[in-house]
Amino acid sequence: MKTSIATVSISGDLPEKLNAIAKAGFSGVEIFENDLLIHDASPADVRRMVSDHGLEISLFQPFRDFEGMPEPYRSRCFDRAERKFDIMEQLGTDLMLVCSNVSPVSLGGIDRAAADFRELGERAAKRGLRIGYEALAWGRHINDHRDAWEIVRRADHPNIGLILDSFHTLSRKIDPESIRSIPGDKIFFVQLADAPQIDMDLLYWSRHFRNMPGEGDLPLVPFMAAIAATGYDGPLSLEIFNDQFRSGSARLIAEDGHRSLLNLMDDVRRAAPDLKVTTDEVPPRIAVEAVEFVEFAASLEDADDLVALLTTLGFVKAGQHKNRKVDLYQQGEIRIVINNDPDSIASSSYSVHGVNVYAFGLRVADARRAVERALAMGAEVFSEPRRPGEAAVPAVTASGGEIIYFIDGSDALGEIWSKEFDLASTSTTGAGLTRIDHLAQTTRYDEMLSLLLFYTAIFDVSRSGMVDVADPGGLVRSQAIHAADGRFRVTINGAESRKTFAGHFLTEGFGAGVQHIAFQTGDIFATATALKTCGLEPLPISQNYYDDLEARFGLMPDFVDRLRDLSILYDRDHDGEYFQLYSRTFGEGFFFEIIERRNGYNGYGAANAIFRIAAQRRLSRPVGLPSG
Ligand SMILES: O=C(O)c1ccc(O)c(O)c1
Ligand SMILES: [Mg+2]
Repeated sequence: MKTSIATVSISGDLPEKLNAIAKAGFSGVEIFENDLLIHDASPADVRRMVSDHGLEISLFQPFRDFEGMPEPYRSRCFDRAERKFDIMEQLGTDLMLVCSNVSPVSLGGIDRAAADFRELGERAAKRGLRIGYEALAWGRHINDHRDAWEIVRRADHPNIGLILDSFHTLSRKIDPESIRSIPGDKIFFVQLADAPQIDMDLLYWSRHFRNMPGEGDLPLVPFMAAIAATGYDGPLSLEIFNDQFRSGSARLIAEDGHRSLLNLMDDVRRAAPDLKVTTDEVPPRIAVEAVEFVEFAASLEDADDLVALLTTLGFVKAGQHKNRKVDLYQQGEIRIVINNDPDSIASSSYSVHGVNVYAFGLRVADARRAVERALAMGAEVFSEPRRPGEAAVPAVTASGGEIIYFIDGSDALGEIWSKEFDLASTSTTGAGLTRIDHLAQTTRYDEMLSLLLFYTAIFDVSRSGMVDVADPGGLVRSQAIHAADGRFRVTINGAESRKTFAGHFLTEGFGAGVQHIAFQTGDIFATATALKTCGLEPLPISQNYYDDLEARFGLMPDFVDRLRDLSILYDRDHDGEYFQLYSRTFGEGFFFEIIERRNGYNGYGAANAIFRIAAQRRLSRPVGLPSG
């Protein structure tokens, strides 16, 4: 598979863009004319710079407002095209994109346009160049790839072909199956972009909100399957107009782009196994059976504070690592590992971020294949020097920076706890917490899509809708990924402003990370009562919340009294109910949550987040959180 990306998709100047594109593993690049014009070097210099990076120029674009022009515009268009051909010769690329005309003076008519393209094909052929025609979704006369194909067909010239762009086809809800009847060798180039489903003007949507395949809501897989069915074997090129990407990290966006193409083609291969898709076969997405453990990096003193909090949550020390300063705390199936080994990655993580969840472990059927999947999707292997008696636990680095370990039932990993830890024989029933419900990651808003793509490309999970949480200091966007059976859930919270509670955590903790961990209980009232005995001081929730709750859901007053007495929050969807209880915060805004899900409730209590945040702010104001 030849991969390519348009220079418009990436931030920076041309050298920065090319550098990021090459490092991310693309084979080609579409040169956007503006990126060439604003760069202070000749096209021949750009050609050298591109090839020095080991890249090819896959396309030069866009050439606008060409077909169907009346004279004198028509002649001028051909003169203009010849000038662009000069540039292409210097650039060393043979393919130019012509997008459908938007000019008010242009005339319609399939045959008129076909005749123009035939003449352009003749001129291009004299120079050994080719022209691809793309229907813009907002083209004046041509805005549908089926019409563009009819023009190309009637132009009937070997140097004239069609360019398909997923955005233009799918934004107009044109059935991608219509692509199947186009001969593959007449498709000269394929551009890919996804987009969130928003009802808005097509041009505005396209120029500002495109994103990487898999990051949005458009049906890219059937689109690509239809293209593959034609026998098209040319480059797959990302053309992403996105304000956020253009101001983001060139490296990150380029890496995400490359990952999105690998992920898309893997999906296409699975959706249409009969097609010849030229990508390597990789293991399927990883099905996570459980979060096996969560590991904190902490200093000795900080570890004491963390342990004190865990004790009020009913955890007991269940073991100690045989040759590291690493302790295991347990309750039900929940394992919390606290690492204060001075000579370890944990210790370097602590020195940057303070106490933080620097790693977590996932139980899977086959740890080695899990890592293979992650690597095939562009993740990086993680390994730390082992000490005698320690198993090599397969691991990768997540795009947020955490380490993700994979544990399976194999000989080496199946009994890792009993082999590497001196286990105590205490009961771990505690206050009735059973398992980890979800990990909540906080990240900068502009890196949310990157994290979401990481999880959805590697794990067998789906995305839930985006919800907005109104923090008094600004908006926090939240989106979750979850396995179909609910055994693996991660919420991703994107903070736009440093003034939010989440933003404060990011700033003070020097980067993205797990801000809270939610534990499940099967009986929230029994657990909340038991936690009182353990000494937990829950996050106090305002009286007004409970008054409103009663009215909002029509709850019985004595039921609301029980919630109020135990500081439990409540939510409901369809048949399901959700109960939440929060610890107070630790460090720069880390906290624990205890939840009970009843009757298949599948959310995270988004409606309650604002009350939780307000309560956290009230408590943390003395230590300097801006009061919004
Ligand atoms: O927004 C545009 O004008 C534009 C230009 C060239 C393209 O290939 C495209 O998809 C859109
Ligand atoms: Mg395009």
